[in-house]
Amino acid sequence: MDSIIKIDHITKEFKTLNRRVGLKGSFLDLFSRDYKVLKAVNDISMEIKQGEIVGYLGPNGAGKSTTIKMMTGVLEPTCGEILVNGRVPYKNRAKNSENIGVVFGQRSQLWWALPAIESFRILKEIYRIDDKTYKDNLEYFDALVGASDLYYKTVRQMSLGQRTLCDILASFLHNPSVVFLDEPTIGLDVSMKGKIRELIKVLNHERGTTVILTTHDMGDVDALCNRIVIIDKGTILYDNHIENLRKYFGAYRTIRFMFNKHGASKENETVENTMMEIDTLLKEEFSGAKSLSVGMDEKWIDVLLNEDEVPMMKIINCIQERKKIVDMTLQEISTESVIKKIYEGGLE
Ligand SMILES: Nc1ncnc2c1ncn2[C@@H]1O[C@H](COP(=O)(O)OP(=O)(O)OP(=O)(O)O)[C@@H](O)[C@H]1O
Repeated sequence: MDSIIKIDHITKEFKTLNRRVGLKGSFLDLFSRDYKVLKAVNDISMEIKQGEIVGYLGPNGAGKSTTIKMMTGVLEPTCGEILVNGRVPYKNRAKNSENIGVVFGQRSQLWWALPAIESFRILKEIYRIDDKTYKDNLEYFDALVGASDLYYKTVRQMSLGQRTLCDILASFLHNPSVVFLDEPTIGLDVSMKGKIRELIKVLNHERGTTVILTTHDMGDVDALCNRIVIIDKGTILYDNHIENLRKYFGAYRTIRFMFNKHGASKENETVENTMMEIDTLLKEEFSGAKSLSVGMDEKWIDVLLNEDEVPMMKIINCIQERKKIVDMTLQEISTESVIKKIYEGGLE
């Protein structure tokens, strides 16, 4: 299958002023400009094929938005080449935008004071969508998510979930070949997240639309992405199938412990206290096990371990000797833990 996006050794530098403090400093800044250069994206390369859903992940400030801005033509790379649909995005912004859709989770592209259908009509004119495609798409969206109930609602009166749904539909209205979704499920409840994920999945599957998804929500990644690209400090740390990544961490397990129905190990203790107690205990007993970490989720205390470093039974015995365990389950490592491990340097 052909690549729809080709990124070849791109770097993006931002030059920012090293500001001096105080009134005198501001005055001096007017005459002598002392700049520092930040490489937001540092020599990255990747190819994305038609129809893929790629999770573009990384901690805050990693360089995700800067990459997306270069792919959409908003920013020009400092060096390197980028092609989207065979075009250089920043040189052909208008032409490029005919083939892409963009959704920023917290900013709407719909007109606030108008019903969604009016925004769709304006987009029809902007993208020169022919009458048949426009009509077919509105019917198709209605069949998918019952969207016609929302078409005549003013955007201002919509819930965040309804607005996000309409924003996603608007980004697919002109049948783009690539859609960039930035945090599409941020702030939504569980059921709306599920609906939005299903919608993205169906649109990708039935239309063959390539989706580039940036998100901090591992539920989005699990539900949608086969391939993930992880960036940190402007450099790509990982680019492969998510399953391969899980295999890399194949010896990792999470053991979940519950100590009583409130989660804590003693009646007048909080779950957080129990978690800290377990954390200190395990750090003392297994000081050589670098990957050992303790977390909590409601009433459960989670111990993540690498069996190549410390056998699971040793951990269980160590805890059992000191605390009464009322329930225990074993889980494979979650996507969230895998990504966290990589952010922490787990692939080095
Ligand atoms: N216009 C700009 N001028 C100067 N520095 C910038 C500019 N835009 C981004 N940066 C810096 O570049 C780095 C990467 O920022 P970017 O917005 O790409 O990160 P991100 O991965 O999208 O983060 P987040 O998840 O928080 O949105 C950050 O250090 C940021 O402060």
